[in-house]
Amino acid sequence: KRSHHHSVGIIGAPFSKGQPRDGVERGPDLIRSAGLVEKLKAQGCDVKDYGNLMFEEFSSDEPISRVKRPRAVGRANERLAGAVEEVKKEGRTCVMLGGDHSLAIGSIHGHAAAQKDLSVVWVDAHADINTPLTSPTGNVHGQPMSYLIRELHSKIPVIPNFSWIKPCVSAKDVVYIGLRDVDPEEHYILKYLGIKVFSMTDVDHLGIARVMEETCDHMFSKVKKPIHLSYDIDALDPSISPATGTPVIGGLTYREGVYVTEHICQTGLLSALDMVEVNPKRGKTEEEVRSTVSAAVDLVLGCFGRLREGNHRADYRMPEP
Ligand SMILES: CC(C)[C@H](N)C(=O)N[C@H]1CN[C@H](C(=O)O)[C@@H]1CCC[B-](O)(O)O
Ligand SMILES: [Mn+2]
Ligand SMILES: [Mn+2]
Ligand SMILES: [Mn+2]
Repeated sequence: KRSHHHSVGIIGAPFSKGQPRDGVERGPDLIRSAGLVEKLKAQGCDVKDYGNLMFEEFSSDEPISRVKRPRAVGRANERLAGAVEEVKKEGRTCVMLGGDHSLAIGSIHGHAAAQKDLSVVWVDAHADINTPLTSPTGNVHGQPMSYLIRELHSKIPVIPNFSWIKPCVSAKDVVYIGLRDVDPEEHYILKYLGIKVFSMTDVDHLGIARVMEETCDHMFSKVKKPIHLSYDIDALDPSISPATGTPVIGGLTYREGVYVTEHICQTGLLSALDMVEVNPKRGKTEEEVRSTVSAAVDLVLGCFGRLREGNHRADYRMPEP
């Protein structure tokens, strides 16, 4: 069992304009107030909290090429990309607390600016790979991967506020886990690009342990690259994490969700993590919000060495009588 020291940099991204539901901008502070920083330190991590980013407001932000709120989304991700690159340059594993999943544009872009070639593990009920022209809603949180994947570049219309985005991920370096609500156009794109997908059918068929083994086999088939884990809390079953914008039944159990993080952690290659789409306003009760936030915290802790068997500090010695 590898025991490695974890150096963590936390960025709060209180942003909601990639989708229409208020509340998701409160995710970062809710996750912090559930004790994330203290718990990471207690399990031996060196943690630096860079605070919350401030995002530019736009009084008018009309759609462009059917993309909704393009100015706010474009600018927020440009700012996030710079912040993530800074954290990586300080040698820390970057934890981006969302905010909606459009933020993966900036998070992955900034990560790639510092680390060049990446593997992306996308844990989500959804593929989030609609182009502006295939999107059924125009909401960018359903589109982030389309701007990032090199093989889709020719399918993306010019959007002024997105012109800073250079595709930085190859289709072969992407693995999806947890898919169960994929738009037809997205399904075509996934097949057309031959992207590795473990849907909930595969999770049922193979079991999560085999899914993770095959995920790593796929990622490491050639050269081992730093891993960007983009975790949408709606990957988990709504019985665990109901307080989210687009819940879909039949999701990962808490145990499966945590197993994903434990397995990624033991590779020693985790280089950046997104934890997104926690929305307190989508919880019907306080308990639903608490459960969702608590699951998000536990998933992050699993990424940084927390084991269900227990942990102890390397320097611990038993008290002597
Ligand atoms: C649009 C509704 C009716 C549908 N059940 C739903 O949620 N669909 C997903 C799939 N494609 C949609 C889109 O592109 O707008 C939605 C994006 C979800 C983004 B995510 O970050 O939460 O993963
Ligand atoms: Mn989702
Ligand atoms: Mn998502
Ligand atoms: Mn979501």
